[in-house]
This record gives sequence, C-alpha cells and structure tokens, in this order.
Amino acid sequence: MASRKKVIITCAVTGAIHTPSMSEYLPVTPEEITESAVAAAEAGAAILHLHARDPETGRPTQDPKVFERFLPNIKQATNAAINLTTGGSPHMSVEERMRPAVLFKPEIASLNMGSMNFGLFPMLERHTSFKHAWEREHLEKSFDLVFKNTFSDIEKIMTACGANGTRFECECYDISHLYNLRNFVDRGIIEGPLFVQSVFGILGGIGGHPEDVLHMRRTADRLFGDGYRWSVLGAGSNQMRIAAQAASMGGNIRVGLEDSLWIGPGALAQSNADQVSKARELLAGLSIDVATPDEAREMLGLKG
Ligand SMILES: C[C@H](N)CC(=O)CC(=O)O
Ligand SMILES: [Zn+2]
Repeated sequence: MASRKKVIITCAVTGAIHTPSMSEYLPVTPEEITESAVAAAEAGAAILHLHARDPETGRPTQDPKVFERFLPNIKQATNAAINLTTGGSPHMSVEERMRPAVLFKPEIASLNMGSMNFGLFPMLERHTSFKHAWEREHLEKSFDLVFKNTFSDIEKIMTACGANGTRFECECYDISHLYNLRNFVDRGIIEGPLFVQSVFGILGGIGGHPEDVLHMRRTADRLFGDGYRWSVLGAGSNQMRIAAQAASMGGNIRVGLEDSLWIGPGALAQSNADQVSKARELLAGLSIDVATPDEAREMLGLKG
C-alpha cells in the first residue's frame, strides 16, 4: 500500500439505515443536513458522504430535488469533497439509487461491491417506539432484505458515474467484495488509485472483531498492492475501536451518524462533528495528522 503521511476522515452525515425516532440528533431536513455536514467539515472531515431524506417523515429518498436543497449550500460553505451515495436505501432499485450521483457528477460516489443479506432487525431490541410507521417496517422487512449489487449493477454505476470523472468509495462488507473489486480491475472497468472502504459489523457482512479487520487489510494488500487507499467504518458500537485499530495500521477512517448513533457506550452522539472531533482526538493520541480536503483529493486522485 502506498506510503502516506496523513489520515483522511470521511463523515457519513445521515445515511438510510437509522431512523428519526432512534435519535433526535439524526439530521433529517435539508437545513439540518447542511448544518451538520458543514460542522463536520469544520471539525476535520475531508470527505462528506451524503444521503437525502424526506423532510417530513425522515424516510430515505434519492429524489434529486431533495439533494438540490442542500448540495449547493454545502459546496458553498465548505471545501470538503462531496461523496454521494449510490446505495441509497437497500430497499430501493439500482436505477433509483444511482440517479443523484449520475446527475450531480460528484468527486466521489459510494459503490457497494456485492449483494448481501442486510440485517437491520437487531436494532428492534434497542429501539421500540417509532413516530412513523415506515420506521418499524424498515427494520422488520430486513429479515428478508437482500441488498442487491450484481456484477452488472456495479458495472452500470461504474460506467455511468465514471464517465463524469467521479471516483468511487468501494464499500466492501466482506472478503468476497474485495475479490469482486479485483475482478473489475482485471477487466479494466475501474482504475486505481482505488479507495477501498471496509465495512465492519453490518449483519450479513463481516463482523467487527480485530481479526476481521486484519483479514480485510491483508487480503486487500495481497489483491491491490500499492494501488489502493484503505479506509474503514465500524457500524454501531464498533465505530471508534475499529477506527483506532485501522489508523494505527496506516488506514483512513469513516465516522458519522449514518454508521453509528453513539459517541460512547449508551451515550448518543449529539452531532456528526462530535464524532469527527472524537476521531481527531484518537488520531492525535497516535500522533497522526489529519488530511485536508485538498490533500485527500491528491491522495485519491479526485477531479477537484
Ligand atoms: C454501511 C453504510 N451504510 C454503507 C454505505 O454508505 C452505503 C452507500 O451509501 O452506498
Ligand atoms: Zn451511505
């Protein structure tokens, strides 16, 4: 893996997994998403990973009209690199999921590197009362939920977004996803430097044990050599522990309320910026510097 001096912090601001009744701090409206994203960038996030939600119900939406209500404001207020989701919600079709990234031509788009069971139902143990009916449904339906990302789905997104100079945050939820990515490299459909985002602790993918992190890293080193930049995200209570482990191994990190609602055991994070600040403290403890947005662009070969 290429030598690197600094760590890129990505902040995933709202996502499509958590629902408003789970935390009053989850940004929902375009105004809340803007404010939270800008504060996260000011706290040190070089990349902002963005989803949209219905302003009334908080339900995930890929409607470009809703993205238009926060994207220009965020771009105006910060130099952070914008990463638009193509995962949307696992309940959506690929066509629906990829629309905003194709339309808005961001510097980065997330790209999920394989199909998988997507178990959200364990959150029903902790979250029992919901303002909106769709929230419980969203969790209960996940007993039968397959997050569909076939080879042709992935190629469709790679080709459509790649044509706009958009690069990818390749989300690998399991070892097989790394091999899928390698296959796209071998077929010349995607070029390096690759940005590999290892996802730990989503039920249906790899767990969050330190051995899982080591296994992902060793396999990525073997498959991609110097041709990739490694980053990690830990779902839920795994977030900061996995960030610490990966940072001490030269990895980049992702935090944000999309991936975890918590700042500590049983303590809800009151903002995305709080998680970014905690990640910065963690890195400072390891004497590791944080990359600026332009340094991240350099490291990832972004179009700027
Ligand atoms: C675990 C994360 N929700 C992965 C994610 O961010 C997917 C996407 O937006 O494409
Ligand atoms: Zn996402």
